[in-house]
Amino acid sequence: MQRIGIIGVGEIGRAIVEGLLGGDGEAPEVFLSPRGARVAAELSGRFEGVRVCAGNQEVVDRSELVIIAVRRQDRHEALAGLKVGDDKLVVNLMAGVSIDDLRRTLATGAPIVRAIPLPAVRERRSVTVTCPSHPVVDALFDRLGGALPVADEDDFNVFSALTGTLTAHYAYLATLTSWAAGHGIAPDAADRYVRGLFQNVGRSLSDESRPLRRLAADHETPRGSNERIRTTWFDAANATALKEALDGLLTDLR
Ligand SMILES: NC(=O)C1=CN([C@@H]2O[C@H](COP(=O)(O)OP(=O)(O)OC[C@H]3O[C@@H](n4cnc5c(N)ncnc54)[C@H](OP(=O)(O)O)[C@@H]3O)[C@@H](O)[C@H]2O)C=CC1
Repeated sequence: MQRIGIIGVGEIGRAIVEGLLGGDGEAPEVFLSPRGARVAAELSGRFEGVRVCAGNQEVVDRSELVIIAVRRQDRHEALAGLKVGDDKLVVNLMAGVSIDDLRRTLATGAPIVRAIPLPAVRERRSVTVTCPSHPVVDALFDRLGGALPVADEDDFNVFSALTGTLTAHYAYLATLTSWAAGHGIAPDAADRYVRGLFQNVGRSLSDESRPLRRLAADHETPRGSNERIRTTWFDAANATALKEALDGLLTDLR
């Protein structure tokens, strides 16, 4: 794929550009929509082959593959009325927007593939779920850390709901840090220590030979501190509350 357009150059649009152009290998030409002007201008200044277009229609016209990365609520304003030929390939990043929904907005017969890239595509280190599998789209995300194609949009939405748990995880770490600071530990020391603890968790997760429950068991001394926090705080009621929150999100994403 030599010519890639991006409509919606915000957090994730930017990460994709950086991932595609920041590494080795043949770089595609990239055409950006003009909104989010500061980021678009910065990217076009930084990378050869990135150009900011005059409007969203120009992005479509110049590209073989068009990535839609606007917020769900902006999709009609951004997309209605665009002419998207059936020879284009459309990649829909908008959470909660089905293929049928986007097809109605774009009024196109072009293939539409959904995808959930995460900001770590910037370093080409994130596995991207795609639906349905398409060789060109899967190859694009393979280049950014890996593609995980699923055939069914219901399955896709389950993965999409999982990505909604990330900032709660960061907030959990921030809560640990502020708890320690509340007990008199210097905030920067608490911050450094908590980051180190969980960077080690990240490293152990890359050992895929051990299932997640086994990793938990391996880090736990019987009747020790970890078992105590897991069973007194992350107890059955807490796990159920988390699953209920995910169910609610999944309902909204469908
Ligand atoms: N962030 C993430 O990790 C992920 C996000 N997504 C999905 O990607 C989409 C974008 O998310 P994110 O990047 O976080 O959001 P941002 O708010 O960072 O970016 C959205 C961009 O769309 C631009 N925009 C708004 N209206 C138009 C328009 N009419 N034409 C062109 N561009 C327009 C905005 O410009 P302006 O600033 O001028 O309003 C902004 O630059 C969402 O639908 C989200 O569900 C999917 C996977 C991961």
